[in-house]
Amino acid sequence: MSIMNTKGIRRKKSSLSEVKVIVVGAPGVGKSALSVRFLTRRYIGEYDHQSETRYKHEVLVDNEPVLFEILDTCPKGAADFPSSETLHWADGVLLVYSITDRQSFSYVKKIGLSLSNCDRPLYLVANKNDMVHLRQISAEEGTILARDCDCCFSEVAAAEQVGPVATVFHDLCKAVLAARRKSKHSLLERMLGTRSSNIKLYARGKSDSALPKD
Ligand SMILES: Nc1nc2c(ncn2[C@@H]2O[C@H](COP(=O)(O)OP(=O)(O)OP(=O)(O)O)[C@@H](O)[C@H]2O)c(=O)[nH]1
Repeated sequence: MSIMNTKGIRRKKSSLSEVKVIVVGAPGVGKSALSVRFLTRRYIGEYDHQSETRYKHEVLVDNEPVLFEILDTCPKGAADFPSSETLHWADGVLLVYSITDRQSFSYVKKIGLSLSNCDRPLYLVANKNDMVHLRQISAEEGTILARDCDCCFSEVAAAEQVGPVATVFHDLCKAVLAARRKSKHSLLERMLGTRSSNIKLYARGKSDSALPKD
């Protein structure tokens, strides 16, 4: 499915930021429910897809148009993790577990900790927050894992919420754009640093040559 929502958004093509997000989690945690909730505001209970799905969607984030590319992964089992190539494709990683499924928490823990030192923003989401009577993972455990992975954390229910689900995607997008600005800035600083040392060298040479020759 590819959804393009350009209605009402006026922009120059060059001003459009593209943000690639991968949605990762054990089978059945609600990755598709969250993605489709964000893309369409609707909740569809059952998704019958046997392979990963890509979506494209244009939205305003802080009044800036952003083209989201979302990769909804589809693991075959609890030991089927996305390849590092697939993870590297993304600018930001949404790690999803279900509060009713301890195994799904271990799944994202493994991926989250392995990615915590990379420069790619992560966001940890605990889904199925409407099923508190079946809760296996406390909110505190989620908070601790998010701290260990150096990322944001939210508990949501794709089945019941629209705004909080959109906020998760928007916040991850903002983190990606901030990381991009930071890396551009440090690149510029490195370039300017090199250039300013060149300027110093040039100035010395110039004043040397201005000295009267013997
Ligand atoms: N109660 C409840 N059920 C949910 C919620 N989100 C998803 N589900 C249900 O959980 C089941 C799995 O949802 P999916 O969105 O297909 O999960 P998935 O992670 O994409 O699954 P795979 O593609 O098989 O990996 C479906 O029956 C959904 O209706 C939620 O917030 N609350």
